[in-house]
Amino acid sequence: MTSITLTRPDDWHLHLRDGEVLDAVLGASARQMGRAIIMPNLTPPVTTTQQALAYRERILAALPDGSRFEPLMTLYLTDDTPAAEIERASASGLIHAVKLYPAGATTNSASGVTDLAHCDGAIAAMARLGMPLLMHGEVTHADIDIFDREAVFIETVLVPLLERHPDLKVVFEHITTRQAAEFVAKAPANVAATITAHHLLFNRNHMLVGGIRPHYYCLPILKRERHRQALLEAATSGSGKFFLGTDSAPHAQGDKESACGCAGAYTAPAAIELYATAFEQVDALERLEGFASHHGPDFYGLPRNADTITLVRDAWQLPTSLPYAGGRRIVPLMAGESLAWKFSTQ
Ligand SMILES: NC(=O)N[C@@H](CC(=O)O)C(=O)O
Ligand SMILES: [Zn+2]
Ligand SMILES: [Zn+2]
Repeated sequence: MTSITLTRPDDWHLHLRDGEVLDAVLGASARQMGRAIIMPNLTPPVTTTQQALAYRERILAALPDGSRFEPLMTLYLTDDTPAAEIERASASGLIHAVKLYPAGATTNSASGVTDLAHCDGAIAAMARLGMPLLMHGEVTHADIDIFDREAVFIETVLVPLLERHPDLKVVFEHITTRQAAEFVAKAPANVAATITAHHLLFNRNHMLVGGIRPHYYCLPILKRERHRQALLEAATSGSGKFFLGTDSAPHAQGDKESACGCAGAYTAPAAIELYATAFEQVDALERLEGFASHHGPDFYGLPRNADTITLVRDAWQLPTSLPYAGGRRIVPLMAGESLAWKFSTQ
């Protein structure tokens, strides 16, 4: 195969940040993706409809001329989010989901939820309105090993939540384990998952063998090879429950290459190429379109994109770094390495 044409993909999990960083990173996603679910973990977090709509305007204003990229906004759930805020968000027609960050789980999660019991009113409203809850699915207790935090989340948070709210639409974001892939595959149709390209391509050895590689450090942390295999199997299974969410999470080079480096992989500049690389590893390129372009809008109840993109087999090298805010640089995942597939603007 020398080229693949597919319905334009969407990114169902994307960090665009704000201000100068937004200006630096938005074009990379807008070039490839039709739409993206925009993560609300800004400082301060996007907790109200009004804040989300204002953030949406800033994203639209930062778009390259002629771009038709559509930001799908989200709210950041807190212990105090009232049901009325969920109703306002739903009525806006521009806010498509609510995001659960367990307090302390990841970047800018300090205002996250301490106990889902506090959120029952908001979650009941979401279930009633068909508003999906997107979850960073990791527990945060100090006594739970970082490699076990996702599996423990399923048993201690997700299962009880679905018992209380069986109709709630849930997206288990950036899944990283066999346990999560199996749980979602067996769950009812209202439960889905996003999978990143980096969790399909890499295991924890890539991050830790032969030197510590901070650009592979993200949350949830890369796991063992057998988990990567399970994710690849899920992503290429053809099941509508699994779809593309890059979790492209930009941090300045110096904040990653540090004694206490930030979590997050910047994958937007080669997002679809990275997924194509992973799918090709298991000879499943014919399943890429479903995963990247069909399953997400079908789950969210949105139309599929009407236009297409093309990937050509034309090896190219990712830049070693790219311009970022404030004169700094950002290092994309696989910087300086070669990819076999190239996004073509046609
Ligand atoms: N994935 C990450 O490692 N980081 C994300 C937050 C998140 O998605 O958990 C970020 O905002 O930097
Ligand atoms: Zn997360
Ligand atoms: Zn994320």
